[in-house]
Amino acid sequence: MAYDNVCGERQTLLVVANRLPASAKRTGEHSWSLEMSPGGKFNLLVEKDAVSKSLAEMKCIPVFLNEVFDQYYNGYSNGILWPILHHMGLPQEYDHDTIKTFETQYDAYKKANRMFLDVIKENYKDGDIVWCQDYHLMFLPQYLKEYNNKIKVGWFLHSPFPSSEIYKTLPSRSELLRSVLAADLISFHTYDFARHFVNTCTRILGVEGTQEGVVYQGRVTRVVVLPMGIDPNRFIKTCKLPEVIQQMNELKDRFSGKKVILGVDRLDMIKGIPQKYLGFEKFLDENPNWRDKIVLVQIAVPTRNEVPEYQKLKNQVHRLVGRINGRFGSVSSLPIHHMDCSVDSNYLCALYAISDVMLVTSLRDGLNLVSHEFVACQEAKRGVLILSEFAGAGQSLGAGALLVNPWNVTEVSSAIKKALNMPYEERETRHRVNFKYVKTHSAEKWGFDFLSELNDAFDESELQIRKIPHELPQQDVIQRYSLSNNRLIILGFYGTLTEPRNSLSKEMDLKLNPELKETLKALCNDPKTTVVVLSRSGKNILDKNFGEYKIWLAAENGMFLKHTTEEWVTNMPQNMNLDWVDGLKNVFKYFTDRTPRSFFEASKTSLVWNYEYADVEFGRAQARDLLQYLWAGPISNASAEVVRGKYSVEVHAIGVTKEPEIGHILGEIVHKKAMTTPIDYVFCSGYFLEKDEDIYTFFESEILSPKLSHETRSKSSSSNHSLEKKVSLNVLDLKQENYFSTAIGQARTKARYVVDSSHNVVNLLHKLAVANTTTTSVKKPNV
Ligand SMILES: O=P(O)(O)OC[C@H]1O[C@H](O[C@H]2O[C@H](CO)[C@@H](O)[C@H](O)[C@H]2O)[C@H](O)[C@@H](O)[C@@H]1O
Ligand SMILES: O=c1ccn([C@@H]2O[C@H](COP(=O)(O)OP(=O)(O)O)[C@@H](O)[C@H]2O)c(=O)[nH]1
Repeated sequence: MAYDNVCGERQTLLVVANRLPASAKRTGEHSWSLEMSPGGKFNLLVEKDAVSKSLAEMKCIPVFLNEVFDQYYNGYSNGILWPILHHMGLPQEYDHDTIKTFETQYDAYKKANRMFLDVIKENYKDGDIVWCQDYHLMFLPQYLKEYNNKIKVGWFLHSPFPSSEIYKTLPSRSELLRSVLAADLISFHTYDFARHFVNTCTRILGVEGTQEGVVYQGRVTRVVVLPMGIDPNRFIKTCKLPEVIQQMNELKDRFSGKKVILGVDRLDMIKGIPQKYLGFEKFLDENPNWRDKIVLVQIAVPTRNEVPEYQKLKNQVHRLVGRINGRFGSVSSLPIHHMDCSVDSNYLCALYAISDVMLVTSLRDGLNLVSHEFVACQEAKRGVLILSEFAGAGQSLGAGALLVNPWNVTEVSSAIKKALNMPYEERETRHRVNFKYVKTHSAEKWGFDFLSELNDAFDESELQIRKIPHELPQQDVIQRYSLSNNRLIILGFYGTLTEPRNSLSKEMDLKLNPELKETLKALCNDPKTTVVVLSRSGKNILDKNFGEYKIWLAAENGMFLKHTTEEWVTNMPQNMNLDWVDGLKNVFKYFTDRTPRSFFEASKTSLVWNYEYADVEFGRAQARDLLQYLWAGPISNASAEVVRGKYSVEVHAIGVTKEPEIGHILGEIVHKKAMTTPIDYVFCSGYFLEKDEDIYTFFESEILSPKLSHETRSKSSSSNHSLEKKVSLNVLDLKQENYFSTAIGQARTKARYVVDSSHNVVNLLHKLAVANTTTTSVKKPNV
């Protein structure tokens, strides 16, 4: 499909959906006639060539899913995802066999998504837009970006997105979320669905949600609210067709003397048809005067007949119709006209136009187009729309409709009464409001808005990507390491060398990643390599974790330094006032006790409260409270500084940051090791706070205008446990290409390179250890 964007440029749009917008009719042995239709569906296993040919004329390309279709569509899409998305939970029969079935269905779902990708690959040209529709295609955004990350990818969810409490029961929850987050733009019908989605991402993936969307892999995936619409003019015109007017007249005659309430729904659990009948039954019960003056016409379009839950629903609904018609019917009239069928679009418009009330009782519904269509057809009659507050349309048409909670039969019954008795003026006013909305929020506008948002989101994301530091060039890091004579490796501890996320012990103790043991030993034993752990953590923690290695430890951001074979020396100014530390410990303990899975660490010069493993929303709210408390004054006279991290609140003595200390540390190391050759290679990596990232630029400025290369001023003396000495030698001889600063999991950083997680650093360290010619046996860590 061709599309002219806001700049007037022609772009090709590939709309990818589970359902083709056409219905097929066999017209000969090998020929098919196809008609555009909103709810079109046909069996794609029929003659492929004939169907493809006819579809090509309508600019449609089929995807032949063949044997995966049933498991993908009836199985995973409609048996698992549909109920979860509509707050109905996972199927209850859970045993060995059903789990096996779910796994097969999930595999079929992924396979079907790949088959869509294959067809897109055959048709995609540079610059085209790919718009993925609905829950059937949640893997497609990721597959598309893996194939070519320059494709503009959008994803629209037509159904609701559930609360995270429901979504998190889904076994494949993270994989699916990550996959849709690969899109440039994600959109929903309502703000509530968008809010649920962003919350779910923050809670399940631990990513950051912002005003614009979700921060994922160093860029923002934009999330917007764009409710779909209909083509109002098509309905308005249809109502004026002579054959439709004829049908209207027939219907009016058929129901003469009666008010008509209309229901048009697929026979789906989400549509609340039993609730509609129960509300109607209550109305008939309580309003005997209306019994022979009213009829409820319900078109119950058959759907997903292969799914067992839908078969059960049909039986339940039929029982209810039988009971109510049995109770209130007579020889000449039946209160409910229930039809298990679909009707053609002309007849549907005639029904919409002659009805007095439209009754929509969805228990949960993405939007509900039927309510828009009813409004479009009511220009003459000004009928009343009773609309479930749980349908997405409730947000847009709520102003003119009577909103109901379909679970509350009394409310439904009262709304029916109110609608039937509503004076013309009120009906007119309500209709005007809704008609205006339906006219101005058309499907065309929806499509146009989505595409301009997508173009915009893509351009912005390209800019973000350009600002993102480069991926670490592993081979280069290793090769240059092998060729260097005096290498320095500076590593953070928390989030760099600690055990990976989710495997922290109950006590939240910070522990060295066991995968690193052999690797670290090999690196530290190499005479050409100096390894420094530069951490905000205190001396005890570093001693506990690194005691067995020949390594340099810089605790409290460099305030204390030692080689593990020696004693700690301090670089702390003598008159530093640290009285506030003890005073604040109770405050940090208070927040830790009240925030499950948060922890705090106190050292001599700082306190840190960390909520990275707690519920993110709750953690953030608690962090705000803690900050407010701290800003209110307890440290206003102390020389301490409050810093907010991504998932932490830290108070530290002013000046205690990594960068100012690194010069002293280097001087001390050079002196102690009695280095004779300058350092010619630096690998520096950490999960640092922004304020500590100056350590990366420290080396950049050393490369540009070397200061340390002639004389390092350092306070150094191990005898009195404080650093106080001048070091005169060439400390650094660092070339641009031998410096590798690497931030972990940061979108914005002062480092030259980024890696996704500490796994990458662990992996790299292992490779450096192996590249080290003097070491013979290093076991490969399992990362
Ligand atoms: O019949 P299916 O292929 O199983 O799919 C069900 C329907 O899905 C789509 O409906 C949803 O989208 C509507 C428009 O955004 C929205 O109003 C509704 O609330 C959703 O359930 C599709 O548009 C229908 O044709 C399908 O029947
Ligand atoms: O006999 C029928 C009844 C309904 N529809 C169409 O099916 C769509 C139903 O959309 P809605 O958003 O209300 O619910 P969904 O079925 O998509 O969940 C509407 O466009 C109706 O015009 C139809 O084509 N034939």
